[in-house]
Amino acid sequence: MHEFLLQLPKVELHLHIEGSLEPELMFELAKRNGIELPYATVKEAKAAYEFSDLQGFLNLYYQGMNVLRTEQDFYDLAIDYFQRARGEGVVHIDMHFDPQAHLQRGIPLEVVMAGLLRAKEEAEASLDLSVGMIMAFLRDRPVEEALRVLENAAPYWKFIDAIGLDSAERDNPPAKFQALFKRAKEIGLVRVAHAGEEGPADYIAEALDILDVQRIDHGVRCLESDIVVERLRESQIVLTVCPLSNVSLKVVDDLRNHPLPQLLKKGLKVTISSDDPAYFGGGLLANHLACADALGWDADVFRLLNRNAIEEAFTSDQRRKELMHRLESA
Ligand SMILES: Nc1ncnc2[nH]cnc12
Ligand SMILES: [Zn+2]
Repeated sequence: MHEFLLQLPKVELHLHIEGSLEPELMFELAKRNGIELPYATVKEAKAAYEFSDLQGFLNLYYQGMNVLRTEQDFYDLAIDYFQRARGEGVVHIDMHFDPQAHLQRGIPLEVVMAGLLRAKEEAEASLDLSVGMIMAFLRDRPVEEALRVLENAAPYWKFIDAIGLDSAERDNPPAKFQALFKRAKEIGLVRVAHAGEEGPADYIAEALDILDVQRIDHGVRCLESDIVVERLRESQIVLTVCPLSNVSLKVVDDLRNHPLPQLLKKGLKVTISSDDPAYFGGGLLANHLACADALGWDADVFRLLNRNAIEEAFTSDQRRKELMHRLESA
């Protein structure tokens, strides 16, 4: 199964590029930028990656990205992950990035975009890896700030495939961002949102009704509402489920008890992704291998998950056709 999963062309729709910052690169960038880290060694940093919930993780995630200062840093961050992912048989990545987390630290959007777009161009030109861009907004910050950031990003709208909504879900319902998502729709941007990770199934319905999203990131708590499950089944809205993330953040107690088999059985359009691979124990291949071990899935299940992801990926029709062909002959 390992060999099969390694060579299977894999697609991930849910990856926070700042969450791909491995401790080794964090130390390198800290040194380059003269920044002191709260850890003495890479080993110490890794030992700190034990989380009891989403907020506990977010605290370290925002702290870790403090080493990202220059265009070169953002380029290095992204190309490092792209190269690793390609080595694991990943052929497409839809990448979230968090402008507000950088703006707050005084890093201009131009710096972030220039580095990430340079890495994307290089991946597409020479790595046989296509990359989608999701500009994500932090739901634990005010909607007015998000609206300002979206307007100021006007020169980059043409490079963005969608806007997203992430960060602390509890007590930050989708409805809080109604005006932002309305504006994104006016601009002609596709919309996606994290919902039903730590928040209730109602948040999934709200994201569909009020934010008019075409994708739900996570969505595992949909199983708490038959009505929401039926809506997702009928509409075939894709769920970007992140198995190792869910275990790390205690959304599920053990991968063997993950709701993924139930979601599939109910006929939902499911995909798997790595979310924040540097913090949750590995990238897309590691997620595939862990599911094979814990859930006993065969090749057909993994083909289905990646077929779903290819159908929904932010890429050209030509690339989609090519990836589908490669998947079917794997
Ligand atoms: N799993 C996650 N949930 C919400 N916001 C995030 N930002 C980065 N990873 C996240
Ligand atoms: Zn996420």
